[in-house]
Amino acid sequence: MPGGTTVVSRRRLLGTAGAAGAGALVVGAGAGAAGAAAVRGRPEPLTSLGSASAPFHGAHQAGIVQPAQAHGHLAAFDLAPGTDRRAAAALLRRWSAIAADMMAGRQAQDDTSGVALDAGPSSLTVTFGFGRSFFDRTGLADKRPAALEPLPAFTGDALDARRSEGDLWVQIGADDALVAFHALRLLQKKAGDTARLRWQMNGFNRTPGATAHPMTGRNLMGQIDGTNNPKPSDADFADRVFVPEDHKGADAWMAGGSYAVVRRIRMLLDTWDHLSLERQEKVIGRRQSDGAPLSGGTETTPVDLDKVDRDGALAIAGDAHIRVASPATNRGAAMLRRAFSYHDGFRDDGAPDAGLLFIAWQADPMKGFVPVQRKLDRGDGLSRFLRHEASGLYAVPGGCEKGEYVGQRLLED
Ligand SMILES: C=CC1=C(C)c2cc3[nH]c(cc4nc(cc5[nH]c(cc1n2)c(C)c5CCC(=O)O)C(CCC(=O)O)=C4C)c(C)c3C=C
Ligand SMILES: [Fe+2]
Repeated sequence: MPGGTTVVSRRRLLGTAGAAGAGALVVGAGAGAAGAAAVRGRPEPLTSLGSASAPFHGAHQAGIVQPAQAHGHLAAFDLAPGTDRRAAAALLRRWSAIAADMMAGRQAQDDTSGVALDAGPSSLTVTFGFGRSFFDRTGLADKRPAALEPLPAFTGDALDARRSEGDLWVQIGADDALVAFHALRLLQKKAGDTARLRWQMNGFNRTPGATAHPMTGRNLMGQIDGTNNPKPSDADFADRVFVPEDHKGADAWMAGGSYAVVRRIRMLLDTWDHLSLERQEKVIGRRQSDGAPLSGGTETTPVDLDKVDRDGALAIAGDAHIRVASPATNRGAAMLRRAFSYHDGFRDDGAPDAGLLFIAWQADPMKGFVPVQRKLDRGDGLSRFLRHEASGLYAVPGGCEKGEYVGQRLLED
């Protein structure tokens, strides 16, 4: 977690916070430094947001607590028929080495392509997970976590099986598009004959530095999204997001890990756009302009679900998204949402094929995504503007130390 904090503060300092003032500072300082460097005939050091990095090694994998980056790639791979545990272990070792190098801003071994040359690590994170089917394929069914039970069917689902699940899952995020693409390409190349790409999705967020001061990001409906996420500073953050370090049993290898629920949620933007701003805000329960709850205050003011207006109506409607999704109405069920928006062109009817690559992180999907989505499925005013088109549930093991690879405790113990 300390690594995550470093990235946030560095990124805010370098990329977002006080962009105008900081920019002036960099130009001023840079002009002098560049001049001096030019005189000495050596290149200027990297001082842009490209130099921000997240640690590959540690108790947890990177890509969970770090802020979601500007560019994201999600990919699932299926093991080739006959692939055994040793071959899977070799793959995870190769993949971990690439991730460790690139996240530190180094060129990966044997990489001569030059695609990511000149850029720094750009906050790259690479996160690996195992799907339910991985365990049967590799003879490890006895180590499969109970938490990987298939998600229940929801009435609003319109899932495409070919873009769902998969033996292995990779999440890539970076603030530079070339760095993110290159990580994906190297991992796909190094999968070799061991694993074949099953599906792949591309996403994005606002670029750090685009706003004058640090702000919660917006989604493609225009809402500030992510406000009421659990915060690393919350006393119960680790309990909600990570499997306890002292976790015992057949899936003890998941200690320090987390479960990722991935949903490709298409937004029916043309229908949504027909609503007045007032109606849109009622559907969510927050103001569009600044994300303040309709019960009053600013973005960060605690939501008052009991508040009634002068006419006796609930300030936050009975079917408002934030009411139905709130831990307060779900017996405390909570998850860390870390999403990317996506846009895959336009459909035959002219509507954008766009929405949210929703990723929810939790210590146990039965105490996070599942109960909340059950409730949303029944009574969320937002759900008629959404289509869940793909789904995956992955066991994301804890991080590894130097000399180890992600998943080693599962694959070698
Ligand atoms: C099953 C969980 C959830 C799904 C699926 C989901 C989809 C979804 N949400 C938005 C937009 C917003 N969601 C907001 C809050 C919010 N959403 C969930 C859960 C799911 N959302 C939770 C637990 C919460 C927090 C509730 C609370 O405690 O107040 C918000 C408000 C801002 C915020 O707190 O993040 C917005 C906006 C979209 C567009 C979407 C599917 C595409
Ligand atoms: Fe939501």
